[in-house]
Amino acid sequence: MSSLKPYDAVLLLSFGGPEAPDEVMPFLENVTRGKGIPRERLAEVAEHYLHFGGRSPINDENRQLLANLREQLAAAGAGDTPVLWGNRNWAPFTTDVLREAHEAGARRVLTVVTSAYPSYSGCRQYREDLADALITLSHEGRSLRVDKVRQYFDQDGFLQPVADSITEGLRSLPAGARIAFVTHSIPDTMENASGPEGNAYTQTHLAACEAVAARLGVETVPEWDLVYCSRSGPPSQPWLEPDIGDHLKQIKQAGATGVVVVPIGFVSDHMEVVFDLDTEAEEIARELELPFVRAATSGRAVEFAGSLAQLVLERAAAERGENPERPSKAGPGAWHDVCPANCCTNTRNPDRPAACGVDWVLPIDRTAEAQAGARQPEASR
Ligand SMILES: CC1=C(CCC(=O)O)c2cc3nc(cc4[nH]c(cc5[nH]c(cc1n2)c(C)c5CCC(=O)O)c(CCC(=O)O)c4C)C(CCC(=O)O)=C3C
Ligand SMILES: [Fe+2]
Repeated sequence: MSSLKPYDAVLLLSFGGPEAPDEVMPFLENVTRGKGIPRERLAEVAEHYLHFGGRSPINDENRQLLANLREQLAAAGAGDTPVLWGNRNWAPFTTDVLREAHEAGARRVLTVVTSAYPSYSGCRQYREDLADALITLSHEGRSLRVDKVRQYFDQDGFLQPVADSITEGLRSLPAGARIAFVTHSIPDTMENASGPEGNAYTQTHLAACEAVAARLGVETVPEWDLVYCSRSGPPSQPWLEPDIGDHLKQIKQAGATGVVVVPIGFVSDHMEVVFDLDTEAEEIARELELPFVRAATSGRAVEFAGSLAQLVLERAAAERGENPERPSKAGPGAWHDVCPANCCTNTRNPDRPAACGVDWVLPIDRTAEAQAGARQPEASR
């Protein structure tokens, strides 16, 4: 018997990315459908992918994470539960993976998303994808129940590899170097709607930055800031600032002797990291003659997969009615397992169904309920 009971499968759910030049535009169209992203921005981002031969690094990062997660779950005695991989924007697509899981007999699936923080992009949008998949599958007569592990910006395996990498990076820089924690910029409206009470995106990032800074193996913790990359959307729409490029100019002017750029917002070295930081920001630092080191993401670290495996075990125990410990090493305490109705609201389309929340009901069930309700008076006649 598996220790992951009541779950029959674990799903690693990610963003997806193209792996050949002719996949770049169709991928970008999937990502930006209905988002109001300007055409020029799309062409510009396509260039980033083509610069790397049309192949995003994200899938290989996820293949490694998948292998590590399988290993860590097996080491914890849950090796007989299948661990699957699916994506929002590119193959293998979530719906196809869940269909196969159902065909193989799975009825309850626990999801781990490759995003550590709460926001519409990093949490609810994945829940909407799951809802879409469950609705499609229900029309095929396949009924599945899907849960999602809590956000993990506060876990040892996410924080410690980053701290270790910064400590090492600082060794190669002169005294007076600074740390620039970087995450994906999002529209102010998305920031204001993140978490159940708003502003959870920046709050949880700041909590993670503080926790990482406290773990550095240095005598004096350098000055640090949280800054942003990968802004898109029309220029008229406010997004979180400052951008990493502007920030580098600013700290150079303020006398910084070097910088460790830390992609704290990201789980792996995907395109935002290898292009926006390693290519674009590095070039700005070079022009500024500002010594530049890029710290690692946690995604390939064994400890990271170990923490995710612990969250999987924790959630399975909770679903069995046990009372597992809920460790949290950053911020005010463990993030919720089940999202409240108002969590990370979709500001464009607030009524769009999202799975893994208190208010999730498969629309087909709702239809069945309504029909049952409508039939009742007839039956009692
Ligand atoms: C918060 C956040 C994360 C971190 C959390 C998480 O990891 O989920 C993230 C990750 C990622 N974002 C990625 C790629 C893209 N994001 C885009 C667009 C957008 N991202 C947004 C936010 C985020 N994005 C937003 C608010 C938009 C505007 C459109 C919208 O409102 O949704 C676009 C469209 C072009 C552009 O405008 O840049 C692309 C191509 C990839 C894959 C990289 C690869 O292929 O290696 C990854 C991991
Ligand atoms: Fe993105």
